[in-house]
Amino acid sequence: MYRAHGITFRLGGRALLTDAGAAITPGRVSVLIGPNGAGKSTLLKVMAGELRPQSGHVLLDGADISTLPPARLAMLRAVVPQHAQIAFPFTVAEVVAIGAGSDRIGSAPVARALKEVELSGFEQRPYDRLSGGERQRVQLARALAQLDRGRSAGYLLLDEPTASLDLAQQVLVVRLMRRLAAERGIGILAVLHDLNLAAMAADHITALKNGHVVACGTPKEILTDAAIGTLYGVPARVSWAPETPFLLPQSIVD
Ligand SMILES: Nc1ncnc2c1ncn2[C@@H]1O[C@H](COP(=O)(O)OP(=O)(O)OP(=O)(O)O)[C@@H](O)[C@H]1O
Repeated sequence: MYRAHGITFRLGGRALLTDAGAAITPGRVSVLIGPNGAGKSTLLKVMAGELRPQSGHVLLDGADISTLPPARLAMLRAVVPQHAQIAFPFTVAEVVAIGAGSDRIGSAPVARALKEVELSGFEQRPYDRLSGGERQRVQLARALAQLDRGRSAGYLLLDEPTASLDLAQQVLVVRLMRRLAAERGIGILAVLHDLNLAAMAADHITALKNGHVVACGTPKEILTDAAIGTLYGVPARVSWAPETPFLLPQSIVD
């Protein structure tokens, strides 16, 4: 279990998070939703241990993450940031090897991670010539190779993993998240803007607004007309399609 609670994070006299929190369970997908500027990325960075809150705690399998040595933390949780920049003309294998340990380009963890994200055979392709969807999956592979160094399944923290992907690639990434949770037992926390994708991906949703957690629960508990209206200020009518976890496309109405 990976939990943040009572998190207050201030920057320049402004509270970006107030008494906020989120939880990730092994084998389950948790999703953070909320309007732009709500504090989703900030909460994800606090959970990752990249930002230290002024109050509150982040506990990873019982240990306060502020007490974990960086190398140990890296084996327990891996982060895919919103804009993962690769400054050098690396191949796919070299990018994934950053996660596995830099001298392990041809290693089994690199091959395993690329297989997980269905990119076997892409090892020698230049990263900067991949499509957005392929890059996103390479970043996921890098994170998986990093977790492969630890003994437990570990946790993945993903900041908008479907941003600027087309519908097919969005669905592919969400299915991949679900499979990694179900088959590998990885606990996943993802920031998602698209509520259809959130409904499809999530076992559990935390809704943030103005740095506060305003709701948490299952997709059906959280993605209601009233809650979407309160969260985004947009009148909404939610219809659940009977055989899929998708909301119907006409869910947001004037
Ligand atoms: N380094 C920073 N300096 C000043 N303000 C910041 C900084 N980082 C974030 N903020 C502010 O904190 C608030 C929360 O930002 P955050 O990126 O966590 O929101 P978000 O919910 O992830 O937004 P989005 O959906 O637009 O990515 C925003 O108002 C943002 O402008």
